Amino acid sequence: MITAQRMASVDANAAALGVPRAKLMESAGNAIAREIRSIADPGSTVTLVCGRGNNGGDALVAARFLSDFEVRVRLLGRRESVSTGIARENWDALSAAEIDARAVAAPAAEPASLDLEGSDVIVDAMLGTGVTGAVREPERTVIRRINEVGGGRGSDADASTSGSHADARAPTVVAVDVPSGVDADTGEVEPGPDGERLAVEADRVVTFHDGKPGLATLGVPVTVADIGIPEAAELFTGPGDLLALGREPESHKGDHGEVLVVGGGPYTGAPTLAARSALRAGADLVRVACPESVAREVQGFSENLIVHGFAGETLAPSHLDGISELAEGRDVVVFGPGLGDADATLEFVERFLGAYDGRAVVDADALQVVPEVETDATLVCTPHQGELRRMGGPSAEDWRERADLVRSFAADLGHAVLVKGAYDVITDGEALRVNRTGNPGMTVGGTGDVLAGAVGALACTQSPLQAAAIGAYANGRAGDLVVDERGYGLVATDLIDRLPEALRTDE
Ligand SMILES: NC(=O)C1=CN([C@@H]2O[C@H](COP(=O)(O)OP(=O)(O)OC[C@H]3O[C@@H](n4cnc5c(N)ncnc54)[C@H](O)[C@@H]3O)[C@@H](O)[C@H]2O)[C@@H](O)CC1
Ligand SMILES: [K+]
Repeated sequence: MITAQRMASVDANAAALGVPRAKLMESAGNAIAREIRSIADPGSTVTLVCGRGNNGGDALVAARFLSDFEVRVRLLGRRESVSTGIARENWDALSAAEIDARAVAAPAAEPASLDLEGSDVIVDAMLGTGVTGAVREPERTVIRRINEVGGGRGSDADASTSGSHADARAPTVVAVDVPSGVDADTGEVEPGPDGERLAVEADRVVTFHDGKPGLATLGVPVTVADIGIPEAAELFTGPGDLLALGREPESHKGDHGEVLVVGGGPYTGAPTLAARSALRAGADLVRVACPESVAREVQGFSENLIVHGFAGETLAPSHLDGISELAEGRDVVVFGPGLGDADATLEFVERFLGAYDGRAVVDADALQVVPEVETDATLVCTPHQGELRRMGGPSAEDWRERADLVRSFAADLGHAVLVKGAYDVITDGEALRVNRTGNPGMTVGGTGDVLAGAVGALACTQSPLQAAAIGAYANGRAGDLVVDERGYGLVATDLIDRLPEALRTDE
């Protein structure tokens, strides 16, 4: 199963791997034609009702694969309103090939011009995963029309299978990707201004690449067609993953999350790197809880941080209440940078995690505590391979082998894990992602703290898996940007400065 948003990311990753959308559309159109051949004989009349986006585009391609059928293509709106280049190209190819393709400028005013009557098959290619909000005109009127002519799904069940006999009373309605008006993720239909819930009552659905959660509830046959998206587009992180970060234009301070970094002690730079990285990766407010001994130094690094010093040189159980209280009001805690592994500190970590029930990124010395602690917290562990072994985790040279072993380790552990390496392995125990960005220059100290801070900021708005995958991708991409520009010799702070650029989508 795949959500519409994840599909958009995978689609963009496929394009980045060299499989452009136009090729995916060609395969989708081919799959629609195959579906029609499976239910109707050549010579049957197929009317393809096309919207102005790529859902419509798929059917414009299908029309080219049905030359031995009576094909009628009806576009809702004028050619100029077709919203993507690849759909427009396919429209123009039909016109040039003199296939019966008509742009119906005002379909709501003249539904008869859609020539739905007499069809053996009606293809619903108006709205797919790009639908936003309740269906608007002219699609509302056309949906009513299709449901009338199509006899509605429930009314004449055998019509959906008898599409192949010329005497079929009602045409078979085949929906492209998802019936127009249905939300691909939930299967719900948003009510219009008049309260009416309008969606195409399809007899069958042809969807692409993977099932959509919202189709399972429709109770009609769903064909999942492979359209040539390489598995790598889902397994490897890519620019498409950044689409999940789409920032709502009207968002305001606090929407993108508040992070608390709990760290410092023997090391002072680590909590600062993590905190500054969280800011650069989009957190609105970042606080640092650290031993008094380093508080001034941490504050000195950046006036944008709110630093809380706790008595002494290292964090200890006596600080538990104060730091738990601080954590209460935050979205994510980044736990561990520079904490050190004094007994009192590890005792503090164990008791904090045991009582904490929010989201936390756990890094560095705090990691070794995780396998023993019972917690209701949602953790993202970010070990390198040595720290993974110390957690009792697997070790394998080949990244594919490591990926499988880490996935089951994470499933047993009950938390998401990001194992850093030339290929970072990211998993929540079920899904698996691999990040290939980054370079050998990044073995310099502090890059792990930058990664932990970035994952912390992202975990304010993303799932643990997505936060870890996007964090690994952006951290490595930042490192690649620095090396491209200045060669090796990068230091961790170089990464922080390049995070905003590494997180930007040019989509
Ligand atoms: N993502 C992928 O990997 C692939 C997607 N493909 C197709 O692309 C489709 C998504 O295409 P798009 O993103 O262009 O979006 P759609 O084609 O699903 O819909 C967008 C169009 O519908 C209009 N629209 C949106 N909401 C509306 C509403 N409430 N009422 C009336 N009109 C509305 C928009 O103005 C736009 O013209 C998928 O459903 C699938 O059919 C395929 O080409 C295969 C590959
Ligand atoms: K559709």
